[in-house]
Amino acid sequence: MDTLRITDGQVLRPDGTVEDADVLVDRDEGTILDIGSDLDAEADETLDAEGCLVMPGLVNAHCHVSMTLLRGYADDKPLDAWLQEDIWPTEAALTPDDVRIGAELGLVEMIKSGTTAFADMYFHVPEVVAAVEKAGLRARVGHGAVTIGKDDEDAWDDIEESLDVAREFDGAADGRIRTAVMPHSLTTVGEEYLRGATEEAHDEGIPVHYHANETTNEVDPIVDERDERPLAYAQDLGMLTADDFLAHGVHVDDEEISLLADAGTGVVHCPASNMKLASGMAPVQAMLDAGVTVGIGTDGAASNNDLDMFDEMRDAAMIGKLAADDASAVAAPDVIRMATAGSAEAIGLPGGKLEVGGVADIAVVDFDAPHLTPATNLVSHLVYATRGSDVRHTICDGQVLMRDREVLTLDESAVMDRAREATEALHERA
Ligand SMILES: CSC[C@H]1O[C@@H](n2cnc3c(O)ncnc32)[C@H](O)[C@@H]1O
Ligand SMILES: [Zn+2]
Repeated sequence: MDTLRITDGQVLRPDGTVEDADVLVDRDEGTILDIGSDLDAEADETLDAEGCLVMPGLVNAHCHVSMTLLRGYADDKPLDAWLQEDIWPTEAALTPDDVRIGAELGLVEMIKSGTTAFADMYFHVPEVVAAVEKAGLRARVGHGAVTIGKDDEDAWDDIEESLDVAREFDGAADGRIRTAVMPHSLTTVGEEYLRGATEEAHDEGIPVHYHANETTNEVDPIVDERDERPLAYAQDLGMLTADDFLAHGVHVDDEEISLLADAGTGVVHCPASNMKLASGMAPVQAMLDAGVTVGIGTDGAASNNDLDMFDEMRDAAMIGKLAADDASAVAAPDVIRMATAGSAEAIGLPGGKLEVGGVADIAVVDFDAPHLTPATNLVSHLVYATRGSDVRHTICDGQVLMRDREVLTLDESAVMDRAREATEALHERA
């Protein structure tokens, strides 16, 4: 058996406690063999974690990873104008190569900030799959289908592409890649297409992922036309099952929160995107209190503008308190749970917990830094003070993706060079 040992660190356990322990990993199986302070097994490779916290890899539960190429483009606009005036026209000029390069750039950024798994909605998905396979992360990917402005044939073609991609790539990268059918949102995809895509996906055991209740502009037209709330509409369409997950859930009322809790549908909270686009404040504490599975995502880099889940945790805690008008709301332990186990559960991937027999998806965070001193309350520091750049090692599926801040699976500087060139060419074309 090929083994990896993470030595001399403190380990964050699923119940939120921290203990001095080593972690022994079976690299053949990609799982955790043992956690303890008195392990006597020798390992084939060791990773030093002295002065570090060994924690579950972060799970970015909603992203458009290739949008890293659009970072800093079209800032300071609300969602509809941002998408329609800037983002969609530019995305129309993206080539498959651009999507691959943008994905690799985003994956380097994720690895460097301790993210080991993510959910991604985009197009040219085979390119995203290839990038994930090479980078070594875990992902649930899908083709985002939009039907507004299309004739019936084009609309169904887009839906079919989403279904085909989900069928073709499920289980890719030795099982690290899973898929979902991804209609973009309840307002950008027509009713018959939402119903058809969902029925077909569920018949084949494929989950559905979509944007919902992000802005009032996504709620009001549905209420006006149908006299029902968006998530009641989603339920009618069969889109609220325990396997499905939606992004945002900002403007949800109490009845919608109950629907989510009863159905077991995951909600991915994207605090930075919600603040930057001024979409609103999600009632995260109310959703947690009701028993909704809540994860955390960055959304794309054009509405964030980074993919650092430590930033996202801090944002989630801050805006969660404001939204609840209560400083005790969305406390640090809850935020960590959302960004790890909550996200993993919402998107239906393993991980988010360090436990024997579980997947070895791990981030090792170095606390030997002025902004993390004194290291008296590591759980607090993770949410309120840590940055992605404090991550020292990243491991996914038992494989070391970053050792001592050197990314091993992708060539960081070559990826950055290619991203600069691709972006320049894109803006000349678009
Ligand atoms: C059709 S692929 C996915 C699609 O979603 C767009 N997008 C990025 N961020 C958001 C957001 O916050 N709400 C809705 N849509 C978003 C992205 O640009 C792609 O076009
Ligand atoms: Zn999104």
